[in-house]
Amino acid sequence: MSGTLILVRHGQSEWNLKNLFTGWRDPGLTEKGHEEAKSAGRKIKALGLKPNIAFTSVLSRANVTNDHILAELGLEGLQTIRHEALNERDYGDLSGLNKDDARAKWGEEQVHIWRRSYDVQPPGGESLKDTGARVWPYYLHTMQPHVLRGGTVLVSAHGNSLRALVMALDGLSGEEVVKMEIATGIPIVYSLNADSTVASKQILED
Ligand SMILES: O=C(O)[C@@H](CO)OP(=O)(O)O
Repeated sequence: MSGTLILVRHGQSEWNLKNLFTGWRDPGLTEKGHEEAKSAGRKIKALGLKPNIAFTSVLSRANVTNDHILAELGLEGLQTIRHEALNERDYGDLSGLNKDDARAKWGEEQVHIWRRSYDVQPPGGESLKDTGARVWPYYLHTMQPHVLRGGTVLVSAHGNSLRALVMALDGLSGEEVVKMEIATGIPIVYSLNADSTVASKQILED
């Protein structure tokens, strides 16, 4: 067994609450979102985990979530690397639109395909496959080496950038990933084997 990888989707954002496609847009967290992020930190602490390094996207909802988690752990000064490879999937022309309005315009099924399918791109945006093509190499080159050295790595990111990462870690197919959702502020804790395969996975639900 080597190290630990902790994945956390940011707490509820203003645009999650307003039901808007967000992607690379940069809304802040709601009150509930701040609480979810703090609660994620307390759950990580309760498990006795102590990250050695943190990674996050360049979007504020993930940055603030990382800050709350580190504060709960008493690790405010921990080295944090911010990179756009971890940003949310780019929703292209859908960004800023209301999800119900989009369903009324294009139909329930088409909107579900844009939101959850593996390789269908929304107009002007990225498919989950495109997102994985930036997230997975970034994971392999910058995060996984810390885990394989026995470290504990905290990653605060987004619904779809984390779906792409979990898809690869869990070996899910393009059909299986359609059903997979990642909840805001609920840590997912992986232990990796020395050969980089997954030894265990724990979802820290309430
Ligand atoms: O709007 C977004 O960027 C994402 C995450 O909030 O939404 P969806 O659930 O459609 O992937």
